[in-house]
Amino acid sequence: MDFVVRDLEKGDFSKGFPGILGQLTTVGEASQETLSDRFEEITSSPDYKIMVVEDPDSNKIIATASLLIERKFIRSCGKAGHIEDVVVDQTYRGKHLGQRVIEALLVAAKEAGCYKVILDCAEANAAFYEKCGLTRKEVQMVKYF
Ligand SMILES: CC(=O)SCCNC(=O)CCNC(=O)[C@H](O)C(C)(C)COP(=O)(O)OP(=O)(O)OC[C@H]1O[C@@H](n2cnc3c(N)ncnc32)[C@H](O)[C@@H]1OP(=O)(O)O
Repeated sequence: MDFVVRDLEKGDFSKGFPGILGQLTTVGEASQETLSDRFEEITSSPDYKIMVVEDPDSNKIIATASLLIERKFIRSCGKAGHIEDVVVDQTYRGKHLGQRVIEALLVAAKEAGCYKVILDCAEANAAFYEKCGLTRKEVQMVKYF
């Protein structure tokens, strides 16, 4: 099967993109207008990249991951990439689709001039990210509002 990793398109919202995110966390309610405004906001920024994988047989979105590029003053006004919202449809896991999306985002981060890429994950997913070439560093902390 020839699965293509590509940028998120507006039409992906009717191809199961929100459902895929729902396998990661709570997507919540949002009107079509709100979703559309957020899509424009994200896709018009050079600092966001959301990638998806579409199954060409079913035309369903089966995986996604996001890259946020943080512009810094340190490191000679360098940039750091943050990988977020990584998920593969449960019936497609174990086919290296997650790895392919992460590798595509790593290439994008490097091309954008990032000096590093970081992410937070559960202990259970650490081995997956190690397979993608990342290494453990420091601890994750959070405060929800
Ligand atoms: C920053 C974040 O967003 S963290 C949130 C991560 N997402 C989730 O937890 C959502 C639920 N999980 C998933 O969607 C998927 O299981 C993912 C994204 C973690 C992995 O995607 P998959 O497509 O199944 O992984 P993929 O097939 O690319 O695995 C690549 C390699 O990592 C290994 N691997 C994958 N998951 C795990 C795991 N949890 N533990 C150990 N090894 C793993 C695979 O066996 C494979 O190894 P191989 O090269 O030796 O064959």
